[in-house]
Amino acid sequence: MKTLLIKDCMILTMVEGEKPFLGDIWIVDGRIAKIGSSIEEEADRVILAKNMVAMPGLINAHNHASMSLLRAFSDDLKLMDWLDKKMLPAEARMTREDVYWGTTLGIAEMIASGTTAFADMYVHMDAVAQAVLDSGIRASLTRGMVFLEDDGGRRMAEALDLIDNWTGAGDGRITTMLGPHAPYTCPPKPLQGVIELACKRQIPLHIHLAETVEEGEKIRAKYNQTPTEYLHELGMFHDTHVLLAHVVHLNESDVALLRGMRGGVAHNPVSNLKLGCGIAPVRELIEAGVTVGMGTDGAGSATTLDMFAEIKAATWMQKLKHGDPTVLPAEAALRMATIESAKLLAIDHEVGTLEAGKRADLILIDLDKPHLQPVLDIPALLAYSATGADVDTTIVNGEILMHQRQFQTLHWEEVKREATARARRLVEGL
Ligand SMILES: CSC[C@H]1O[C@@H](n2cnc3c(O)ncnc32)[C@H](O)[C@@H]1O
Ligand SMILES: [Zn+2]
Repeated sequence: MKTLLIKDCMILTMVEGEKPFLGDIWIVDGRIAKIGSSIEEEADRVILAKNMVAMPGLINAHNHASMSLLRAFSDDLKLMDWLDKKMLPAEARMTREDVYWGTTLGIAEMIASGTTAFADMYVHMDAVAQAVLDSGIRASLTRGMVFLEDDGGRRMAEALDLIDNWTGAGDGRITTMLGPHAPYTCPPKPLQGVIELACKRQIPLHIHLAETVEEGEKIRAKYNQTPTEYLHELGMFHDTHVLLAHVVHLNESDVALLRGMRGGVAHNPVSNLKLGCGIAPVRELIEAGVTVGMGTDGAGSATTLDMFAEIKAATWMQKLKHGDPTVLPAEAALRMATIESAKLLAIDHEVGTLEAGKRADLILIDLDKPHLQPVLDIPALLAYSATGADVDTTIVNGEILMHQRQFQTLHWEEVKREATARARRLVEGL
């Protein structure tokens, strides 16, 4: 039996209706065994967490972690130019080892800023899975599939290999999905094949949707439909869990098509702002009963994987859009980054709130700083003042991945050296 006791912290469980309280958390074999005030239990290790808040780890519901190698390589471009002229040529040079070290760099940033799980869509996914395994983080992995050049048979085979070989690995830390990339890269025939397979085997789907005006124009010109209508007509929302990334451009009837869907939407506010895509209809989706979580997208576009930046951007953008500061209050934004994102990854029975019986995926945030005092309202401090740099400790499955801001499972100097050399080679001459 392996035990860890966290003592004397303010606990924000993120269970609806529960207020923060001063207490302790006892972790046994990776799960929260007890949570409450004055727990007197023996433990292999004790963390004294005075002046800290314990909250569920943040869950990044849409990422391409390996794109951390392409951070600050191509900024201030329109999405299609950014993708076609910069990202795809650099990605064409990426080896399996590049993806391993790029993903590890992304994971290092996530651990350092309080993210304990992420959903990833990329290539060389066995390298991504290995990086997840080695670092101790949790992830839902998807082989991204573009079907423009051929029938996509090789990509589909890789997607199924990922699912067959890695689902459940790392004591359940790795889960998998099928990832057709986007409506504009997936024609009806192969996309329908993926959807039918997903429904038959009950494999969740992960796809980009309605990110730009240009995407809407492309799909309108080809199929005389909105991107959402296109996916709906192919049966995507009938019988399986779907993680939709971005979902910026929806009309009222598109929102109605998503009502009752399994899964939901990963909102990516910083990427949407930076690429000038628009402001997603978060309030309308939530009012329609759609689950809305939060993600960063890759650092190639968002430039940072700090979920605290996403939390701020999400709430500010909705307040601005509706001209109303009461829209998306602090606690609702924190919920999007924790339990709502956990629902999108289909792991909310295990993580996303701090409750006895759940996996111990949690973070400690150090409040002993000028920008986090006085401590009057913890959710407001976390949503509006905190940054990823305020995270002191990151724990996944009861394992400490960062403590007092020191990585426990990664060798930072090695990660930095490998990532720098590989990034320079990837972008040379582009
Ligand atoms: C085939 S693997 C995933 C693929 O997606 C690309 N990508 C990264 N960010 C975005 C985005 O915001 N919209 C569309 N596609 C994106 C990434 O470069 C990979 O090629
Ligand atoms: Zn993306």
